[in-house]
Amino acid sequence: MTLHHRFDGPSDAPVVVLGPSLGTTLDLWEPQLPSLTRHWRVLRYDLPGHGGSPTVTGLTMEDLAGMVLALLDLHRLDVVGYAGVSLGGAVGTTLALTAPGHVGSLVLCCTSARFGPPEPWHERAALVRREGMEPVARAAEARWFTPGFAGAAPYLAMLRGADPEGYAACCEALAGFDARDRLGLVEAPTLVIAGAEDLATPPDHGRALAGGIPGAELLVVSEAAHLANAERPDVVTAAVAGHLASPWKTP
Ligand SMILES: O=C(O)CC1=CCC(=O)O1
Repeated sequence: MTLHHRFDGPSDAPVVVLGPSLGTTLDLWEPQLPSLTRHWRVLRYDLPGHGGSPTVTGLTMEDLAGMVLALLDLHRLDVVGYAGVSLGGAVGTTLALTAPGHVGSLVLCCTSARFGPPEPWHERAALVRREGMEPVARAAEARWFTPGFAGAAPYLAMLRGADPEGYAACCEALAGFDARDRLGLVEAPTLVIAGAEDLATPPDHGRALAGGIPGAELLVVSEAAHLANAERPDVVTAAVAGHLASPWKTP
């Protein structure tokens, strides 16, 4: 199975891979695209059961990182930058741990080394299998954005478009994920970004990531909840571009 993916930007530029969060598609990164494609070839992918990727059942975070690694192999990409939001960030952490030679630079946005205890994720998986995406979609706006954010509609549409079985499998990957005792092994220069008002992965999760990954820097973005790159694109785009540029020069 190959994840649905697309490239944007100059074909001879260094590659940065952008990973989406649970319930979103590769379009999550649309606000960053005009800026990032000035200097990078951007590779975006859809999670299984999201956007254009087929559903896969029985997923672990290592499986998801393996699927991204397979994309790198498919396109003969050696060292890439990687930025991911939430579940996409956990995929990046796992990729940096399992294939360190491939990850030249890492941005972990609104994510965690452990997304809480497994039970609520298994309950959410059971809910969508039973009732479809609507109950989760109704609750998502308050989880993803600060009150009054006017741009939520396209992101909620991505969530409503997810396949319940694929979404449930991604919940199960989150349930089984715990990288807390391996953070010290991440070699890639890392920037951690947290939304100051994120209830799903609060700033303490970002602090724990940045505290555990050697040399990692932390940026807490004000007036932003879980999808900080959508809510504060100005700040997040500049931070991602700035971090990727410093340790990872154009050949
Ligand atoms: O939708 C949520 O509950 C927030 C979230 C947790 C992991 C992820 O990717 O999104």
